[in-house]
Amino acid sequence: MKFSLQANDPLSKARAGTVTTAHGEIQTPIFMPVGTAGTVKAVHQRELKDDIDAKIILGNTYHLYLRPGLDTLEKAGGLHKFIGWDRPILTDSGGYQVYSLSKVRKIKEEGVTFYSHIDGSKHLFTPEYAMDIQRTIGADIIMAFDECTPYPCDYTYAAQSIKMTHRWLKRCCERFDTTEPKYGFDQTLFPIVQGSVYKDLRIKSAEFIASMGREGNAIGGLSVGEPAEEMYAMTEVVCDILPSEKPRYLMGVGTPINILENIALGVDMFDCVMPTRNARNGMLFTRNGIINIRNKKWENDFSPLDAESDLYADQVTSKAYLRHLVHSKEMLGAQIATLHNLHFYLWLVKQAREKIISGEFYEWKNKMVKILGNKL
Ligand SMILES: CNc1nc2c(CC[C@H]3O[C@@H](OC)[C@H](O)[C@@H]3O)c3nc(N)[nH]c(=O)c3cc2[nH]1
Repeated sequence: MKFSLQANDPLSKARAGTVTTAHGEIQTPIFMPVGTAGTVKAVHQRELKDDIDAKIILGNTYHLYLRPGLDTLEKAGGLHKFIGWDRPILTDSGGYQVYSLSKVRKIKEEGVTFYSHIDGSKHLFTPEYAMDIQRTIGADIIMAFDECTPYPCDYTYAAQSIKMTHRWLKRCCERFDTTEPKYGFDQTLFPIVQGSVYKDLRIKSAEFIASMGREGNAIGGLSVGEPAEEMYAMTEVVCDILPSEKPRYLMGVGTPINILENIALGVDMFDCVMPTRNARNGMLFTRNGIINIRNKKWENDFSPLDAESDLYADQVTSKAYLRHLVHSKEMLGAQIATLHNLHFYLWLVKQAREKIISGEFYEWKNKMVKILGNKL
């Protein structure tokens, strides 16, 4: 994987770059639709490519390992082939899901024992196994097996947690650097900075992660319930330490406002379930603010979702019709709302990139941040 920089914003730490992977180029800042179990829910791969030009999507080790399982994925020739997606894929290591999804789990030095949320079967994820699994899935960018420090937690717990994450990272690097890709194209391992909301621990973790000299770096342990100001403060501390010549990926972030504020702090890559998950509940993100399409006010509003949008669904779907679909829990409602939100997120980061290149990002960001939170 390679990363090149095209522009730095003069009034912030925002930058425009290009990540080059075996499955194609990604212009940054970028938003990565979450396709946890090998599908971006309610959206077809063709729409991702042709309608919203998504450059990279996410898969998740925990989910894919449990279903469809490693045997099927290997026999398919990896996740790209299995789902019919020939652009880049990033997989998270499963560390987060083991905490958020599985019922009972035990965390030991060796790894994490957990019980599947699907059939209760018992499993052990070690740093080594998380690498082997991601080799079998075959994503272009894979994540280290870490402990996403829960929030809130006391200083002692956070300090112990980063030590474990750092020891596990060494084991991930050792395993990754002594195994080969399974499907003939290169994969890249990103380490993950932790440290909860404690500045000194964030500095310590960021310095350790930077010292590993990997091709890209991730910021974890945020967007876990902490106030936005804490998220920004920790992101700023970490971005000032992570090398500028490597891409920075802030995991699980966030709202449109979170994304713009973190781009200004030097973050290049984002993923979040909000545009997909909230779409299914009728929450639409637009360039003028947020629409709750279930609200009665849209009942007889026959204007298009977004007349200025280049997305076909935005032009031909009225607010009234989408309200009807979402209210009736029609599948088409989820499809249109999800496609709209993902198109908006990708439009937003593309606009940010263009403003960074033209040197207008700072003004534009401050204007947008005032609008994007409006309840329409
Ligand atoms: C929502 N906030 C948030 N998500 C986070 C994720 C999961 C993202 C992954 O989880 C799934 O979305 C919930 C998708 O598959 C995505 O790739 C994290 N994963 C790891 N390994 N370490 C972290 O510190 C971490 C922090 C997060 N904060």
